[in-house]
Amino acid sequence: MIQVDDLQLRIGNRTILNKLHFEVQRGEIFGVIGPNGSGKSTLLKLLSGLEKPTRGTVYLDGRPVNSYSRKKLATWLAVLQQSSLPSIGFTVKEVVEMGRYPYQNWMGEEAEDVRPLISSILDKLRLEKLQDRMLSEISGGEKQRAALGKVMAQEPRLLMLDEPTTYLDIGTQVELMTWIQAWKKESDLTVVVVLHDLNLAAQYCDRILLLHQGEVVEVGTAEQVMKEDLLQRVYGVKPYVLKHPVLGVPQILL
Ligand SMILES: Nc1ncnc2c1ncn2[C@@H]1O[C@H](COP(=O)(O)OP(=O)(O)OP(=O)(O)O)[C@@H](O)[C@H]1O
Repeated sequence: MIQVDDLQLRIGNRTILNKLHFEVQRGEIFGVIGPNGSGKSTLLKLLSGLEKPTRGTVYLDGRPVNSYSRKKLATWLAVLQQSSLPSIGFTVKEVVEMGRYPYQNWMGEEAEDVRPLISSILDKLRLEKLQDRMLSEISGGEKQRAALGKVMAQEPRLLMLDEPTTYLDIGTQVELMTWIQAWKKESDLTVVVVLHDLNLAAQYCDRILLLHQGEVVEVGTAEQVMKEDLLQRVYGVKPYVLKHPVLGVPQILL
């Protein structure tokens, strides 16, 4: 689904990302982890075509990302960024409906009746009771649910999320990642997700890429990436890596 070939981004005289080679397979949840400033958000911008690399190419479905028109890309690629919602003036339901923009004609009309789709999303994300509330009248966690509803309405084949669990309590973090996992299973969705929480990454990602100072340190399963010496070298703190008692994946204690 995604192929990254010798990617480099320089801004001024600084190299932000360098020598990146990796692939993301169709239908997998691919996590991106790394310390602050390691280049995770910038990588997501390059993968989604928002930024152009200085060298190298990102291929989506076999074609360079920059060869797609923005509108065409929006019918199958959705990006959920932090604070990507309008701050005022819209209800929760209106925000979810905005996900349909790429499919509408210049009059804002669509060939199909999407009302059943919108109500199934509101139902699935427990947003039904909140649907007529303004965004300014709901909590941060509820806003994040509305933002997820918007990208679900877009019905993408590829979803990119930038730290979707920041500011969420542990229950809501697990709920959000579980929805994404279920959605992936139902519709063969491919997901690239930047996460700060290594334990969540190990629990929900099929493979993980560890970035450090703009370069790939390791790409692989949680077992291959979450090793004490590797994490200590990258994060500068000694972690204790234990096995999750139920899932068997590595989990860290500091
Ligand atoms: N437009 C820009 N101009 C110059 N430098 C930039 C620009 N955008 C990002 N950077 C730098 O690139 C590096 C990577 O930034 P990026 O936001 O991708 O890191 P990150 O891993 O997502 O960080 P965090 O975990 O703190 O969100 C940082 O050193 C940042 O200062």
